[in-house]
Amino acid sequence: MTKNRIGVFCAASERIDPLYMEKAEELGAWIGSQGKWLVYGGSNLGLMEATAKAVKANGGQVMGVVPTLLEERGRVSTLLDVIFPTVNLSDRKDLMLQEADILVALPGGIGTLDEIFHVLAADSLGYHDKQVILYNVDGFWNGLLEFLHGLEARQFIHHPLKERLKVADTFEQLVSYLTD
Ligand SMILES: Nc1ncnc2c1ncn2[C@@H]1O[C@H](COP(=O)(O)O)[C@@H](O)[C@H]1O
Repeated sequence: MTKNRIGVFCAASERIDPLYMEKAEELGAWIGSQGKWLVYGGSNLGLMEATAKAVKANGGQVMGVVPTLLEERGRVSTLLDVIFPTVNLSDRKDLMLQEADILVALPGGIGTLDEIFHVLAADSLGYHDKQVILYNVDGFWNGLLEFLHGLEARQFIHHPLKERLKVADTFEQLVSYLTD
């Protein structure tokens, strides 16, 4: 399967460790250099803007999936090649999933967690078969992974987690998931 449209979930916060910005930029630069599309939240904040800037600077294109509320608040990036307006957060998640070939979660907060679980829950019911990759920068997702593996061990998860939820501990590993 071709993976030309890379969906990225990531933090809106600007107050995070610069390491996360660097890793977002590295991913964005790779997406751009491969001539791929970034499909993301389309905001001018945090890791979202850092990723989009690097994509554009390296020859890629960006599609922002933006709820009208965020548009009204002036939170839309000026970098977007395509803007996909949505009514609310729910249809935004559906559209991001629909438009992306594969999904990557960079470090993030509640919004990012919501997006990850949307993809996993829809997959567990058979709505799609797209992978989500946790980019485990500096062990960022270890706590979540421990919790999920505990759920799996106690039979709360229906399908083997490792089939759909991939974990990339390094940039090289992430790129291999995006290219394999
Ligand atoms: N202000 C926002 N603008 C655009 N997209 C947003 C915004 N806040 C959340 N999102 C979506 O959720 C994640 C980021 O949320 P965090 O709580 O910071 O993790 C991002 O992937 C957006 O799609």
